[in-house]
Amino acid sequence: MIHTHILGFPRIGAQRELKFALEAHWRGELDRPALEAIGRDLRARHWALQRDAGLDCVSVGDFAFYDHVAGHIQLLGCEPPRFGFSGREDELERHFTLARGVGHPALEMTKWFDTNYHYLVPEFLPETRFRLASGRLFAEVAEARALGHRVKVTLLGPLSFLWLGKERGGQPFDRLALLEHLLPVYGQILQRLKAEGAEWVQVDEPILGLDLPGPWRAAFEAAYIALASAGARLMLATYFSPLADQLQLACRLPVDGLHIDAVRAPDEVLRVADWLPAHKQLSVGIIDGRNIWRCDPDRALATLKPLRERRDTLWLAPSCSLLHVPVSLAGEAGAHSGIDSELSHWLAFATEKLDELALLKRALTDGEDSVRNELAIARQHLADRRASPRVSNPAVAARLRSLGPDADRRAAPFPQRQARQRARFGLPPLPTTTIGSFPQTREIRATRAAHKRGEIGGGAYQAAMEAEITLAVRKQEALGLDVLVHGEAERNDMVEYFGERLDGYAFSANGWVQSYGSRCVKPPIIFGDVSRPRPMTVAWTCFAQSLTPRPMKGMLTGPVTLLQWSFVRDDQPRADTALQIALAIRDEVADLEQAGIGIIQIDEPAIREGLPLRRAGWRDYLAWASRAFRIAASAVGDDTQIHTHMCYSEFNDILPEIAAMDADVITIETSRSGMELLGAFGEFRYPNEIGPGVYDIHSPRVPDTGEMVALLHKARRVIPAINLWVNPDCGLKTRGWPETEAALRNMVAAAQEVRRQVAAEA
Ligand SMILES: Nc1nc2c(c(=O)[nH]1)N[C@@H](CNc1ccc(C(=O)N[C@@H](CCC(=O)N[C@@H](CCC(=O)N[C@@H](CCC(=O)O)C(=O)O)C(=O)O)C(=O)O)cc1)CN2
Ligand code: MET
Ligand SMILES: [Zn+2]
Repeated sequence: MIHTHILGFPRIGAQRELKFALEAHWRGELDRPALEAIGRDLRARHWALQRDAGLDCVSVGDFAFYDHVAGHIQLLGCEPPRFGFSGREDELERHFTLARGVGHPALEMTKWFDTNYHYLVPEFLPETRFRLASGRLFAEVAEARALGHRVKVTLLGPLSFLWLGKERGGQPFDRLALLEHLLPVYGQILQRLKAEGAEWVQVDEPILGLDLPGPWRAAFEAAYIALASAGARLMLATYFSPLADQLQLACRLPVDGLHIDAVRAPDEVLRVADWLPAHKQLSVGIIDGRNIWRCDPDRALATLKPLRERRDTLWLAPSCSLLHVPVSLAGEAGAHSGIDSELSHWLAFATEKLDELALLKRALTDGEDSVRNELAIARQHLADRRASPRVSNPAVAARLRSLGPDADRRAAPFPQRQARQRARFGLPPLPTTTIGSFPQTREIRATRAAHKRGEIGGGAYQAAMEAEITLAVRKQEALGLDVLVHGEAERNDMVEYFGERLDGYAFSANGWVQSYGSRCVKPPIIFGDVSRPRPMTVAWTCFAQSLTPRPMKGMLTGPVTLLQWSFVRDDQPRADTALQIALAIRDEVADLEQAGIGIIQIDEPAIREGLPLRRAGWRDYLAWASRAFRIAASAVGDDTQIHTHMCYSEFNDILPEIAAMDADVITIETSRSGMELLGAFGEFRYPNEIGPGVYDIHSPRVPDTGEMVALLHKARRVIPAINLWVNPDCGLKTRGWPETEAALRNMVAAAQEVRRQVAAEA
């Protein structure tokens, strides 16, 4: 027997209904019952899609108004006490307070494994205890049952939940110690889910794909023995990474089924099929849940057929939740999509992946003959893709082959470059700058949307964006910033903008993927060899520079981030694609320099998140990733100053590689950790200039000057003042102008105060 299911469906809605409803609710324009109704409607539609595609059960528990981890914190009754909830507040409003920090610092956000999705980080204190504190999940089960669905609930597992959180409070302690308090509550949840008609509970333990410390690994067995006693049927779900030395552990745990990621770990499938006891269900994540390519049914069937011979029942699923792919190709039929009909045949978004599952099931159940036509069509599209002249560009391959061994090296070492740059720019000590973007106001977005719909022409659009750039330049001059930026008004997104301008890239009209809360991105699709037909940013940057005598920083997205935040081709190694993008950016850097732009920033916020989840892959990745950056950055003279920017991550364990990127200046997010991160930069004696972020841009709160002065003094303890820059944590596009100007005014004052103190000490 073949059983089909998914690990989760995108919740944002095909037309981003959830985003618009949330933002209207936050503006006070949509009341709570109306918001709830939109949530209910989205769930119902997504379940109907699953049933109509012929799946054997629907996925319940994958919905959240902001974030599913925050929902889980509420289910387990462990909202941090620092929020001071009295217990009388409405659960949904508490959800938004946790996420958005109204009146309190919000929960920290961080990346969900190696994806571009951000979850809210649970906070644990030694005295944290748990209780079943929310009825939401059970209500959703009832909702699905009332609609006649067979229900499988998805629930984040106890060990992954603890792992993904962090310890807070004064004294150090080990959050693993909280497991004994957590398990009884999981027991209650599982019992109740079973009693209320959930046929299966999928317990997600993606951390089984990480290199776990011994005590964490050892905790699994006892934990799952405890959960087994609840009597619910459990499907343990792993994804994103090979199980490796935890494979036997995963097979041994007392659960009723195991899901594995056959896309990221194809070599483990047969071993799991051998190790997993016959009475347990094996769920094979055969369809790529992280990418948008049409599944090759022959390859999939070749993997599945030997399993079919070994096991009576086989479950088929996407490799992971479909949260990470857009909802449907149906949204690409209109004129604004860069996905033409040929390309669309190469692709499958979430909804199309449901049909792919159904096709594989029928091929295995009734024989390939029963789906002869569907298979023939799929084979034809795959063959077309393989043979398409659009995919390969011999000139790109030739250029890569001809790259000399020094293509990734600046001419002079850093100290000589630093001297030349100091002489050229004459900046004060602790120069001030920003990370690139200024507020993307509703007017900017509306103007772009009108331009896209053809309501305003190219000239008017350009004039409107130039007006925004002018405004940003004037404001920066008035604030007294030293190195200016143009503000990125003309960019829809730092990745999509470049994807739209590079050959080998396609962009969708509606391929939205949730990034966090109501914020979405439209990852462009790399389908062929990448090259740059013409300059992408030079005219805007030169326009901005023409407005001011101060240095205007050119602003580019780096090759690793362009790779990591796009859907990438699956027919060549990521490293090769990164190198192609690096050459395109290298050309842009050279053109900016040629046009007289002396300072160029190449953003690489995704470099840390691209690290393989297992350490075994780190060396190789870091070598090609830092080389790709250097290829992009090294075609310039010694007196051109290259900046890079990184955020969202812990950099401590990759500092040597960051230093090896050899940017003249790096700006990094540090304020939220109180400069904690800088300790490592100091210890490692990071050699080049560095701008540790002095304020958090994720909140509208305006930091005062004193607090930024204190952070700068903290930074001075580990970085020589001569190498220090002053800047926010990241770009300001999600902020409004009033708080942006107030915060930057205080930031410039902080820099001036520290400069005076440095001068006085000298
Ligand atoms: N790719 C990527 N990944 C990233 C980041 C990033 O900047 N880019 N940063 C981090 C995540 N941070 C993020 C911060 C903000 C947004 C964000 O604001 N997204 C916007 C969409 C941005 C965009 O593409 N805007 C387009 C289209 C906007 C749009 O929806 N237009 C409406 C009309 C809008 C109007 O009239 O007001 C329409 O077309 O219907 C534009 O500016 O052109 C949103 O969700 O609202 C996303 C991620 C990590 N990962
Ligand atoms: C996520 S990193 C953002 C860098 C970009 N230059 C900006 O300021 O928005
Ligand atoms: Zn950033």
